[in-house]
Amino acid sequence: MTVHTVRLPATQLHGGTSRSLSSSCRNPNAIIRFSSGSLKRCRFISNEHGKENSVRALEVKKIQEDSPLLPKPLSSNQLAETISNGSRVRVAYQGVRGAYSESAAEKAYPNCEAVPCDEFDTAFEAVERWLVDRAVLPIENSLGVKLAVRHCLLANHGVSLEDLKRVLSHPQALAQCENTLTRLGLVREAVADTAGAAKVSFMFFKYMILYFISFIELNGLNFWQQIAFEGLSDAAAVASAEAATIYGLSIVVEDIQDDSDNVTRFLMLAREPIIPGTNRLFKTSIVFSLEEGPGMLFKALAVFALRQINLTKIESRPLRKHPLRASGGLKYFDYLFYVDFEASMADEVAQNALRHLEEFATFLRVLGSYPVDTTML
Ligand SMILES: O=C(O)C(=O)C[C@]1(C(=O)O)C=C[C@@H](O)C=C1
Repeated sequence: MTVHTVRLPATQLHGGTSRSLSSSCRNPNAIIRFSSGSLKRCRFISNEHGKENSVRALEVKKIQEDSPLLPKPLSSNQLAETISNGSRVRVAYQGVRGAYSESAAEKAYPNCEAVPCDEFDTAFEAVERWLVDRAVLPIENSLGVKLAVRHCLLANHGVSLEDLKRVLSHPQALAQCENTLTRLGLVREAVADTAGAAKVSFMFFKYMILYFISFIELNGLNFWQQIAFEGLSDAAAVASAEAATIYGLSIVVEDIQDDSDNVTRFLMLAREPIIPGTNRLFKTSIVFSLEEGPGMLFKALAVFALRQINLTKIESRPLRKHPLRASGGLKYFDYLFYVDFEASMADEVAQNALRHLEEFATFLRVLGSYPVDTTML
């Protein structure tokens, strides 16, 4: 296995990664695979103070910038445990070990190697760049794998329900436990994923001093600053029982989801698109995000309305990369939007609409075009 040295900004380095000055790799745009197996994007070569840091990574895949083409479609694919050469399927998911997305990957591909990614689009790109074979994507959709989601309230050992004031989790998980958390009077704080919330609680106690030092040294990790200075003996995480085991937390309350049949659906995305034709009725699924601001969603949907393209679904989910933002004292979410429309990617009108959307979308992926089952119409 080739080991490369990659230079990262200080803000992308977390505890456990070795740092040293290096000039051996000057690739500013890559997805890197760490010895832990996780994937992270590398986009810069120096931090805001001009200092350079390096990490040793197992694999580096260059990201092509400024491609004039529309994002390549990924397709929601047949489930299969092995790929054509018989090796284990590698499935990327956004989050850290213990996230529900990891369980969904393992449910869909029982023998798979689940690969954690720090961001959503890293998981998408990992498929496109052959680092992995599939990616899982949580979505409310009639396609894909269903996972029963049973949330627990997790805290450090010795912390009781009465000590709790705050609760951390993925916004979707917080919403799914709305009634219970309101009854308990806990202040919600959104983080990137449920297991990430659990990991933070665990790490605070085990590595508080290490993170305090990292914060002083790196001077850019507001996240750790918050955790380290506020303390977590009054905070819990909403996450799975598996996350409690992985991060050594105790389960304060089990099954706190409001709906006892709480189910999340996941799409499994593969590289090979279904090649759409124009001779049948097709539907296309896309996911995108937008800059915040009045009228942005209206503008996005207008690219379809202007071309008489019918939308059959629109769903929004909080974007995990920056789940909470303070503005004028208000906190609000950025969103990922999922849209299904009635046209195929082979239709010029659909290509034009997406080219138009690409002009102002901050992220856009075509999930695939599917023949519409006309017997259902
Ligand atoms: O945060 C996680 O653990 C995830 O896998 C994400 C996610 C989601 O985005 O819906 C998956 C299942 C639950 O609904 C809550 C969170």
